[in-house]
Amino acid sequence: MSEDEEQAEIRHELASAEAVRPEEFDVAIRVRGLVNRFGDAVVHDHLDLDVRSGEILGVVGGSGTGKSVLMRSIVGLQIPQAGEIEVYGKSLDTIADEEESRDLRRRWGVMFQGGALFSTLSVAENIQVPLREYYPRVDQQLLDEIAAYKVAMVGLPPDAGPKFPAELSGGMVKRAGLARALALDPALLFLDEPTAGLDPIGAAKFDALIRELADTMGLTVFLITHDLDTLYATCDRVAVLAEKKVIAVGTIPELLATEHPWIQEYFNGPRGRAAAGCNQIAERR
Ligand SMILES: Nc1ncnc2c1ncn2[C@@H]1O[C@H](COP(=O)(O)OP(=O)(O)OP(=O)(O)O)[C@@H](O)[C@H]1O
Repeated sequence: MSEDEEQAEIRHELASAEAVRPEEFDVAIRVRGLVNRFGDAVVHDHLDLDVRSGEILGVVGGSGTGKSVLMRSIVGLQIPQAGEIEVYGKSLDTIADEEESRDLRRRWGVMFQGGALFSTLSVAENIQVPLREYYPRVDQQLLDEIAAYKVAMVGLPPDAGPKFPAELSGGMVKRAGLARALALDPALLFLDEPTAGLDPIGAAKFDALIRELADTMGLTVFLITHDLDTLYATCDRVAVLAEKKVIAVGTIPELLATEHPWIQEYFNGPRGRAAAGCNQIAERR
């Protein structure tokens, strides 16, 4: 095969990866009976959760309730003691074939807390890491094209590509982390506290970016946050972790109608009321 033919084949493979149709699945992520323990400390005790295709699901809960552990379990970075996790009908546990496992993993992108960029690589090189891993034969020109496209997609200026993380503002680091999570054109996006550490204006812009990308790309988003403004601005539904389980899932009005004390305190406490008030003002504009 000539080099041109090989690159054409790789381009075709990349294009096919974009052909994932989340709408074929009503439920993108299905978790049943999840148990996670560290020594004697039980984090999840038979936790159930469905993430619907195409929704932005906010995941909230007090500190240490196991939001990150849940995310890590879903993407295969944490091996649970018990339970089933299916993503688009497949379970990493039961996939025997390495190729099939790679195919499933390619369907999601993860933005860890703090962006988790490689400090010795430029923004463009960071974005290219997952591309190199999944498509080792892709030539540099195509890698550069894709990185430039992702940089633009998350609203970074073109000159951000060659910069190193230390040269970027906090908001730009978040956007670069998001660009890397989007490198493989995932159907599913995992975001762990994406607005933590941003000023309110930067956080609001980032919320708007997530909502816009999710709408235009038809993404399903699993979004861990403590930020009430983010919940109001971006999430279709919210899952509440407490008592080692998901104690409620629903829209914010549905959650407000439940009587659980933590949910009432969270949404009806001073910060919750302030976020709800700001949201109503924004909607009237
Ligand atoms: N690798 C690990 N080893 C031991 N304990 C762990 C490990 N990872 C997580 N834990 C514990 O599991 C619990 C849940 O942690 P997790 O990070 O999921 O909480 P969280 O809800 O995301 O918290 P926060 O909102 O503070 O980020 C915590 O008590 C944490 O200390």
